Amino acid sequence: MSGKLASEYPSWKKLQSIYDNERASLVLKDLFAADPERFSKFSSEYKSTYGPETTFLLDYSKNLITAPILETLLSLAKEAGVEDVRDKMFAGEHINTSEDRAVLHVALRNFDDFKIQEEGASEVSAVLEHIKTFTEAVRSGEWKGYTGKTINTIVNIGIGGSDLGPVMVTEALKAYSKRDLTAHFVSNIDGTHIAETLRACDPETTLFIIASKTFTTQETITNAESAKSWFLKAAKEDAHVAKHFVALSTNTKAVTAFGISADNMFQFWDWVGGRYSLWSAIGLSIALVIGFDNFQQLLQGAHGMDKHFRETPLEKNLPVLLALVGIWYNDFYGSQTHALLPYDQYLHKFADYFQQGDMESNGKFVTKGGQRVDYQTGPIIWGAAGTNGQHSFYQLVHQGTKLIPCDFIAPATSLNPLGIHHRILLSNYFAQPEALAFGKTEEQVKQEVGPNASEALIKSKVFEGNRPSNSIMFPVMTPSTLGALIALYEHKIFTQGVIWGINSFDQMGVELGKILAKNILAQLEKPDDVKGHDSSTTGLIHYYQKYRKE
Ligand SMILES: O=P(O)(O)OC[C@H]1O[C@H](O)[C@H](O)[C@@H](O)[C@@H]1O
Repeated sequence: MSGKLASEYPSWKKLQSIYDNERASLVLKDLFAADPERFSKFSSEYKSTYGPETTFLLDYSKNLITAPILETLLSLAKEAGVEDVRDKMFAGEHINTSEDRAVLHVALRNFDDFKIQEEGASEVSAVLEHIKTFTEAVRSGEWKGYTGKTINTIVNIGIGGSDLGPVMVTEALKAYSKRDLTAHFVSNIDGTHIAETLRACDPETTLFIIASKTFTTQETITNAESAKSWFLKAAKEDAHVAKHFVALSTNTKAVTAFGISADNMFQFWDWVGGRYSLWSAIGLSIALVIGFDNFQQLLQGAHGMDKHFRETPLEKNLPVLLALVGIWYNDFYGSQTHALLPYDQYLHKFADYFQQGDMESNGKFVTKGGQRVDYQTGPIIWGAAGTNGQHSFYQLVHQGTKLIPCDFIAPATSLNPLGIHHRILLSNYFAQPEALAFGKTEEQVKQEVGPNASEALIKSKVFEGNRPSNSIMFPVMTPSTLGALIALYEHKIFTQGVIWGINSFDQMGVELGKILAKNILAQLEKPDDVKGHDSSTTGLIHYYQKYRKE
């Protein structure tokens, strides 16, 4: 890391001048016409060198880039020291400077490939063993509830990184799940979330997993207390809690104070960031749902991508390439957002997951050195699965005034072969990037609508095209493929953060609201207590006090 602003790098300046001078000639239609080899030049097949055979194709040819632009982007990565910071991350250096912590989620899926000195790193396999034993006991029915019945329901109570990863992965790998074990995820402090979930649960057969790195998160602790009261209403004795509550945390003291014994706690460490924690004990619900072997394959798939990220030269390094084309749009084209569009119903939570993964990592305006950036950092991440988005927001993606880079993601084979469904789905997966890139000209529209059509109608049917996208295709959804895909995006986010000079591993921006809420909570009882706010906040609280019934 150079301590510089990204805009100070020579390659940044060069990219700005390329953008200013050559933008008009960056037309996908022309770039493809001029070079029949464009696809083979700008696509790459990933093949894992570790764990179960894992492969996918990344086609980045439909981006507004040329070989010289890509070279300049690669120089930018070099000038920013991406390789150096990457190696520091793998070596366990404290690259999370504001919190003085290592960033070692890669160590959670490290199958003896590299050595890490950080405290706790040697315990990773012991915790995995604990997860294995426990999941096997629950899944086999050997672990019984307080009345001797088998557990058939799990409720993961957690929020942010202690929720989104498990939710996304258990959905993505549902085809591998134990169908007679129902999994619920409660995150929101809104009492409706836990209340509606508990309606579907039986205290005799439900296991609560309290997932919180800090074990101080207000939402999680409040939901966990409510779950415990609900459970004890039926079970009566505190001793029964041990059969129905386990904790996933770094904070043993708070876990035992809550009433969960240290034996029922699955440990992880402060060098695992919340939004990078599904690989840790936070993945317990995943292991329970898909089984330990599949969980291990998920980790192996991610480890394969870690190896690729560590060992592949930048110009062939897929997370780096994704990061660089992202920077091209984010910082030079002024794109505000990035859409993740999986054509796979199983991946319907993928964009939700990476909203935290990307936006909490790179939504920062100050560099590690404390300087205000003079460029854009992390994009707004959003998206939806399958063709649903086409019938909702794609209008704007195709004809709106904004440039929205998209990633289209799909499996070649469906895990639910059903008539011609998958072929239809994939025909859309292929068609959308094509339509975005190449559009439809006024001439083409005129031919279609005939000579009598109004000018306005013709104009409304024109697709300007030249809208960029990446396409990712994998043979079939497997645990290791998912692991590799998640790690691909994790390292993309890492690379962008290094180039922007920000700390991708803290989250100071979530604190202020928490502090204000605490202050307000203490003032909600009476109108006279409401002090120290602006007139808007005071007015809103007074309105609430007038109408509340509880
Ligand atoms: O796991 P916990 O300590 O309960 O934290 C849950 C979440 O809390 C905060 O919102 C952080 O910004 C997130 O990064 C974290 O994932």
